[in-house]
Amino acid sequence: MAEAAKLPVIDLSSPDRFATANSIRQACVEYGFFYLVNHGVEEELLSRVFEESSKFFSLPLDEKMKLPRKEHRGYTPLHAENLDPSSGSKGDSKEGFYIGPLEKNANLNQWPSEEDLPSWRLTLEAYYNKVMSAAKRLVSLIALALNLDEHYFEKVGALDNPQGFLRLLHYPGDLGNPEEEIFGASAHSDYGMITLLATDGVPGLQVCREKFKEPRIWENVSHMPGAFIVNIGDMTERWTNCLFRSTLHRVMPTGQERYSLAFFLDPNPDCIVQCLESCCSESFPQRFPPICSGDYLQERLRVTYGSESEG
Ligand SMILES: O=C(O)CCC(=O)C(=O)O
Ligand SMILES: [Fe+2]
Repeated sequence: MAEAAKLPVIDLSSPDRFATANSIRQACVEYGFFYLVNHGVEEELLSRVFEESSKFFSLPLDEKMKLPRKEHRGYTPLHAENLDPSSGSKGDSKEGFYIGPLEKNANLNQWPSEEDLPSWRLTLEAYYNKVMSAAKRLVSLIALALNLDEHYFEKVGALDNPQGFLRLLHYPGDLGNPEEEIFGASAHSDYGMITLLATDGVPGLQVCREKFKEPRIWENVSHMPGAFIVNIGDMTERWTNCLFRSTLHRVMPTGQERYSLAFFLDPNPDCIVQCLESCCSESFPQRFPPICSGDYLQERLRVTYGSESEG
């Protein structure tokens, strides 16, 4: 039986920003995961989003398949991806729906028909905007936590055109049969800057703090009502030269149906992610070459979703 992870709790609205930044630093160095409270997204809105999500996933498969993932927006059916190709499983037992940036001009999002789901788009757009603004507030505290100016990431242009992707997830919870290993989401780390996750109270999420140690030790992440579970992604791990960890995590099936909402914040596609000065020294040299954020993400998505060229 996995133990419970004791993740730190960060208060986004605390007036003591330096103390909060310090706690964030400690949380990111030790766990790469923490709870975020007082983030400004009301529980009432969160529960409406979960309701809309459940309505969408209850539509017949052929309705959902009318909105297949294109330009990284839309529906991904069960077993469409395998986050850990080394696991040899037939693909993760989850279905999802991606919503990308709500740009006025180039909005590539796909929406279910208003006839089927009349309040869907408005509810999801409201949630997207609120979670994006919480994520941006958190990024400025992360800058402080790295001994940088709190506007550092804005100043280097990372947030001029941030790539926020909201993903609704539905896990049927099936346990498979004894011969086949099945995961809700197999072991992975997230690709981008940070992820803000809302869960519905059904267990399943686990983290592994030491990704290079065998055997892997998994700890359960409990649901905290109203809080986001935040984790550092690989791009921040690169930016910080591994000072902040992008922690391995997975979702185990429990036999219970489960819903979650993951918001992935990635920088501007043309932002160059390069080791921060505050994170390297002569005795701790830069570990990764600079990369262009958009190219890096495209490549990670290509590996996850197979050889299709669009991300
Ligand atoms: O559903 C969850 O709790 C986690 C989802 C996740 O890790 C992901 O989509 O990257
Ligand atoms: Fe993840």
